[in-house]
Amino acid sequence: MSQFIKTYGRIRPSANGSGTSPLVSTDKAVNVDLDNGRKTYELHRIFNSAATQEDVFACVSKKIVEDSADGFNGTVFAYGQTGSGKTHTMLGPTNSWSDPEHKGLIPRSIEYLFELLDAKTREFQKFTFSVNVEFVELYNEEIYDLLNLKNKVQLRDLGKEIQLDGAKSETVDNSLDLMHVVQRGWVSRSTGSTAMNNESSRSHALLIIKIKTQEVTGGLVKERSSTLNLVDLAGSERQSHTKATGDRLKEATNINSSLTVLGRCIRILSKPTAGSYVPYRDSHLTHILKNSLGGNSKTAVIVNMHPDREFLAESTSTLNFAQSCALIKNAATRNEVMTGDQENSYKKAIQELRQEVDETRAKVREEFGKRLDDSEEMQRRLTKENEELKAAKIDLQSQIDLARVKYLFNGDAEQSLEEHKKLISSLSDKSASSLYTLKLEKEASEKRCHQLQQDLNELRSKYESNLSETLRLQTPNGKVRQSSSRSERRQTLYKPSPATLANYVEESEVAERLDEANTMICKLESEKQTLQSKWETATESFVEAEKQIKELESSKSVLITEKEQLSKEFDAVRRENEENVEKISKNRKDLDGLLLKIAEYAKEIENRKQEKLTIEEKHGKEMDEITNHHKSVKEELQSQIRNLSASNSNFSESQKEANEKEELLQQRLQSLSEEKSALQKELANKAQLLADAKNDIKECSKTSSELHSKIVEKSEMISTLKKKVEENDAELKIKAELIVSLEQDIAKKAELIKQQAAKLDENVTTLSEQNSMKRRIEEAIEIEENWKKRYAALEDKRQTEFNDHQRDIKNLKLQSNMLKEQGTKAEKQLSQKRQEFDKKVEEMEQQFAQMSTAALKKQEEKIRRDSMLQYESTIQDKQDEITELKNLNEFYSKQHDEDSHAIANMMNTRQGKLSYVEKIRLDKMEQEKTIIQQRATIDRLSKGHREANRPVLRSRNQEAAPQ
Ligand SMILES: Nc1ncnc2c1ncn2[C@@H]1O[C@H](COP(=O)(O)OP(=O)(O)OP(=O)(O)O)[C@@H](O)[C@H]1O
Repeated sequence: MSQFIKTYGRIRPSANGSGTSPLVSTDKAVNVDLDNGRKTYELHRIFNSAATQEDVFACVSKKIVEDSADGFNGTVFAYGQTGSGKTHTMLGPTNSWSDPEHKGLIPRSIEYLFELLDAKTREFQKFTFSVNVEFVELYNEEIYDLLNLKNKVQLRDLGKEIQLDGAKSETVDNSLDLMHVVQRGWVSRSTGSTAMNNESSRSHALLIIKIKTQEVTGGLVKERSSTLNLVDLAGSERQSHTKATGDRLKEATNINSSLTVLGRCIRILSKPTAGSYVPYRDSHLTHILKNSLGGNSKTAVIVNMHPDREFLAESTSTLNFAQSCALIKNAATRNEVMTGDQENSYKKAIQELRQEVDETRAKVREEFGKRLDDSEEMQRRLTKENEELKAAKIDLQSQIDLARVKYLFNGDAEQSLEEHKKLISSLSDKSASSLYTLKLEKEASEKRCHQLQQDLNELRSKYESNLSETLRLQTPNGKVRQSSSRSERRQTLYKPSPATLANYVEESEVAERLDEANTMICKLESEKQTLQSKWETATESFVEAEKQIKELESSKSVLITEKEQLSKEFDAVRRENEENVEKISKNRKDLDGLLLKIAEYAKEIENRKQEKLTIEEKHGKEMDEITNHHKSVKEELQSQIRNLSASNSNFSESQKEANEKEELLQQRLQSLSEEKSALQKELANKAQLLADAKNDIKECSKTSSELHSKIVEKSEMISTLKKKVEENDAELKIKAELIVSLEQDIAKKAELIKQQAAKLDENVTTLSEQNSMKRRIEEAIEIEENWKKRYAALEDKRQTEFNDHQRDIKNLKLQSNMLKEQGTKAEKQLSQKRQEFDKKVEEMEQQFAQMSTAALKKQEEKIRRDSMLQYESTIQDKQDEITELKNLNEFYSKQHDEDSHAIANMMNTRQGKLSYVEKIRLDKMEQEKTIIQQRATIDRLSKGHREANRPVLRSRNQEAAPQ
């Protein structure tokens, strides 16, 4: 992790206490009043003169120490002009290193470091640490081992770490030891007076603390190592300010040269550029602090300043240095090495921790049980005591009562009472005396304690005074250095005067005693601390357990209340549900009743309607009957009147009869009118009845209308419901239809898909067929191509063969011509020879004419016959040959025709082609055979011809030889 170097400023109290300071500081900035205006320097924190040592430590060093205990390298160095308070800051004022208030950053860091390491040892079961310390000074560009001045120290750069070869490394296991080492080393440090500071540090002092820790968790071993550098630099002032001369001037030059290199390195580091070289090796100081400046370290720089105007230039330069430092980035990483099987070790660690937790729990439980038992026991005891006391009280009371009675009734009562009083007073005296002794004992122990504390304080002060005395004695002639050379100074430093030896012995004894006391105290303190911590952890776990129990109980009670609430709610819901069920069933019943009523009403209405209809029908019928009757009566009367009028003519005659009839008629009319009135009455009654019925009907219709409206309502409801149902049905229908249509669609699509699939299949098959066709075609084309090629090749072959044949034929023709020529030649020759022969014969005849003519004639005859025969056979042979050649020629021309024919048919069948090829092959073979035969014949012929000519010549020669 990279981080900038932390820079802090500290302004010491004014040396002369006069005038206003040109440095005005806030928490994080110093405002400097320069001649040419004001300049503000911002740092991480500014400590003014009022800042305490603890403030400085807490802010500057605490975190670095914590990190160094955790495996990070750390460096704190103080920079500033002489007398500005570097040593005051780093170590504290002289003889105040153990002063809780005034001790500086180094003692505080050391104490805190061991506090942390001890705490870790307590915290972790398997945590060990080792601390080694080296203390060197850089003086005049030489490295001196402050722990053993005889050692020759060489600087070795190991890359990651700078080693001081030859420097004594002391192992320490507590802060006191380490402080002793520091004290021892500090005594050796070169101090000299300057004009400005009586104890001016003329060298750079480097306290190098090397920390190694090992933590075993399960099977995992975590090893960390770190270096904590605490550096008190020499004064950075200009030489003119120091008024130095001689050795002091040389010192100052060397101090300045190393600080100049430091400044140069810091300037380069603060403005890093690609490939920029940092001259660490130019001085030992920067070489040793290589890691602290831009390397693997957490570094803090504290710059000390004078507030006075006379040091303004130095203060400004110091602040410039601080600002450059603030720009340097360090990359600090934890120096840690882990070994062991990590997974298993983690598991083991978890298991161990669990076990630890279980054990602690068990312990806490046991403790708790014990305490509970104790408290119960105590309670029992106290109750028992209480009861006993009560009994004693009762007893005493009874005794007193008895005494009173005795006093009243007996003369010795007074004596007895006196005895009792004595007894009581003796008892109270006893208890008072025991209380008094306890008090005395307590006071004595307190006094003893006080005394011990006083003794301890005395011892401590004595030790400190002795130590300071020793330091004073070890530095010859106090702090003023007399010897001019450094080696002389060192020699004098380690040669105590005989006068001080006694003091040494005493001091060593006191120191031993003090050491013993300290170790004892430490031991006791550590024991106390461990016990305290154990007690605290146990109490904490107990409290934790109690807390957990309380939490569990509270959560349990919460859960119980929740459960109760839930059960209540559940009951309420159940009740509500039951009520709802009841309501629903009631509503259902009501609805059923209403439906029944509606049905009844509907039935009634139907009945009423029916009744109304029947009544109306009945009335209609009756009315019809009445009107019919009235009509018929009227008609009868009218017919009677007509009859009467018709018989009016006969009226006189039958006056009487008429009168009688009239009387009868009147009677009848009367009866009829009576009947009519009765009928009218009845009609009125019927009308009344009808009206009543109508009223009834009206009422009925009213109720019916009400019912009707209700029915209408219900029916409306039903209709709306029906509508809804219908709508739903319709919707369902639509949906069903939709589904059906969709299904149909799907089916169609499936069909389509099937068809398409089929088509596709077909296509695929056609495609495959086409493909196969194509393949076949391609194959066919390929075959055709091949055939064509082969045909072409064959054609070529044939052509070449044909050409060959032609050539052969030509050759044969030529041969035959030649043979012909030869034949003609031979004929010519023959004729010539014949002529020659004839000539010779003539000559011979002439010759033999001279010889015996008979013998010669015979011989001649014989020769002639033989030659003739030979000649004829040769002629025959030649003629045969010629015919044979002719035949061959014919055959070849025929063959040529056949060939052309075959070529024309060549593409028809493969067989044909093959057969043709075969045929050609065979023909070729035949031809070859024939050619061979012909050649043989020609050879034979030419041989024969040669043979035929040879005996004639030989015989002629033989015949000529005897001559
Ligand atoms: N903050 C402070 N409060 C009180 N006194 C201080 C403070 N700072 C420095 N002093 C005093 O000033 C004097 C010089 O201080 P110190 O020796 O620490 O200076 P220095 O920077 O270490 O000088 P040198 O470089 O010469 O060693 C000492 O007496 C010291 O007690």
